[in-house]
Amino acid sequence: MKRPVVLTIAGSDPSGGAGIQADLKTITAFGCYGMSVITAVTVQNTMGVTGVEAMAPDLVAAQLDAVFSDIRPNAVKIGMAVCRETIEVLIEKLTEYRAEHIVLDPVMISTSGRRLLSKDAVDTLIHGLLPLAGLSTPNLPECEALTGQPIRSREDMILASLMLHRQTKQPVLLKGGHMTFSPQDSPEGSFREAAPVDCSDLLRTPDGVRWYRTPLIQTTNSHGTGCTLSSAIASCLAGGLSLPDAVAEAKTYLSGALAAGLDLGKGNGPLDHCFRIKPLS
Ligand SMILES: Nc1ncnc2c1ncn2[C@@H]1O[C@H](COP(=O)(O)OP(=O)(O)O)[C@@H](O)[C@H]1O
Ligand SMILES: Cc1ncc(COP(=O)(O)O)c(N)n1
Repeated sequence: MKRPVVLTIAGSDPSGGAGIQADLKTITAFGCYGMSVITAVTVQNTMGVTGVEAMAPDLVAAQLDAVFSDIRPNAVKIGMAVCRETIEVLIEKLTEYRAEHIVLDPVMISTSGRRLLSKDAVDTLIHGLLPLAGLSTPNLPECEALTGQPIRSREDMILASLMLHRQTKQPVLLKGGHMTFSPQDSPEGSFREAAPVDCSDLLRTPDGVRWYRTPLIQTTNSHGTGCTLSSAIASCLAGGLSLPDAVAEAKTYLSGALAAGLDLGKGNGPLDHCFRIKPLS
């Protein structure tokens, strides 16, 4: 029997809401076989990140060798890449093994404000790793950091995604979860200050742009949404879906996991990755 295989390359979150733990739960929820290469161990919970220790780049390389020399993944998700040296290892190994369907979530700063990628790594990320990925999934602040283009409207999202697409020559999914402007504006995207009523993400491919709109779910439990979305897309690509369909399926899953209303921890709690799995009675 065959099962799509997905590899996540990311940091560990001991509270299980983001990073490797969120990725493996998501990959499993999509019926894929999950594998993980750990880039860093973080100390965090729903209230924030208090520590980060990067794995030695050689250890990351050895984990990649172990995986690729044995079980070839059908898709790869990359999350927290930590530092320049680790990114260089990822570029070398993913090129050597001709990894397919790479989805890169360019994690830079946690929602709680802790830096998860060193400043001097951004150039190597832009020029070395992003061009290798078949899709990058920046949030608005990450796309601003990668392009230098401020994003204050839907029009800015269209422009910034074009800039990033030109830089990387690869598709971009610009996530609108941090939107403070209304996505209900005219198709041209004129700026209107109002509370957002939906979460609009923008997919840019060489064929043009496509908006993915889902209702905004009123919750403070959104820890790990970006990790979950990118792993869900990688799982759908591993299963053979086209990129636009993979994004649509992943958004549906994410909305379900947010809406399920899991309420854990004292801070920004995790999603319910298991909402489609039948619980024990
Ligand atoms: N409250 C919410 N309701 C519905 N979807 C959301 C909500 N918050 C985030 N999302 C979705 O979660 C995904 C991750 O978004 P975002 O928060 O922008 O990224 P990150 O987690 O990387 O900061 C996007 O698809 C976004 O539209
Ligand atoms: C290991 C790891 N990877 C990624 C994130 C980002 O997730 P969030 O934006 O929800 O803080 C995180 N907090 N920890």
